[in-house]
Amino acid sequence: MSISSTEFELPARPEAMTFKAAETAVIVIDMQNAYASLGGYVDLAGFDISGAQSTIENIAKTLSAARQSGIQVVYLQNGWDPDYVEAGTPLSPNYHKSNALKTMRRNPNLKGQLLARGTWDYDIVDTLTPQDGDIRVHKPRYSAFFNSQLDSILRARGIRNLIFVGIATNVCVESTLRDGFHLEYFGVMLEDATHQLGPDFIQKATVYNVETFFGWVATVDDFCNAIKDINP
Ligand SMILES: C/C(=C/NC(N)=O)C(=O)O
Repeated sequence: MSISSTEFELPARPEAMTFKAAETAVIVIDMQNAYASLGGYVDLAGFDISGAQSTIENIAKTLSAARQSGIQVVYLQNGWDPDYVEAGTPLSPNYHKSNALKTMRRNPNLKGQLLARGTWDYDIVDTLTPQDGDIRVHKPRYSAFFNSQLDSILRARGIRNLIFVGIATNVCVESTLRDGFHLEYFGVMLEDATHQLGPDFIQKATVYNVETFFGWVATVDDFCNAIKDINP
C-alpha cells in the first residue's frame, strides 16, 4: 500500500515495514548464466537449476514494477578477471571452496570459461538485461559487501532499504543480506524471487534465518502492489 507518493507499506514477515521509495533499491544477486542457465557453471557442477526459470519470471516482474516506480535497480555480478587473479591462490579459502574453480580444475577444457568477466557464463541472463538507469556492480566473493563498490554506491545515494532477489538464496543472497544487516541496511528478501543451491529445505532455512534474525521476508506480488502508486 502506498502511504504517500513517496512512501510505501510492504506486507512482510515478521511484520509490515514502511519505506521511503527514494531510500530503497532492488538488489539483483548474480542473475548470470552461471547460475540460471543450462550449460552454466552450476549446471555443469551438478546443481539442480530447474527452479531458475520461475525465479527469472518473478524477478522480471519485480524489476518492471521497481523501474515504473522510480526505485533504483542494482545488479550484482559474481566472478573474476580473465586471469583469475581475483579468485585467489591456494592460500585463499575461495580457491578451495569455489565450485567454479574446482569444476575447472577437474575439467581443464573449461579453463577460463566459468565466471570470468567477458564470458557468456558471467553475463546476466538475456531475459533480465539491465536497462538504462540500472546500476551494475562486480563482486569477487559471495557477499556483495566485500571487495566491491556496493556499500559506497548505496550510501552515496542515501539508500538504506534493500529488496533482495536472485540466486542463490542460501549463498550470495543470504551472505549479502546478512552483511547488509551488520552495515545497518534494512534487508527484505522476496522469497519467490530467489532460488537456492541445494535441497528444498535450504530455501526454508534461509527464509527462517532472514525472518528471524537478519531482516524481513515478502512476496513479489506484495512488493509490486505496495509500490504501484509511487510517483517517480
Ligand atoms: C556456490 C556459489 C554461489 N553463488 C551465488 N551467487 O550464490 C558460487 O558462486 O560458487
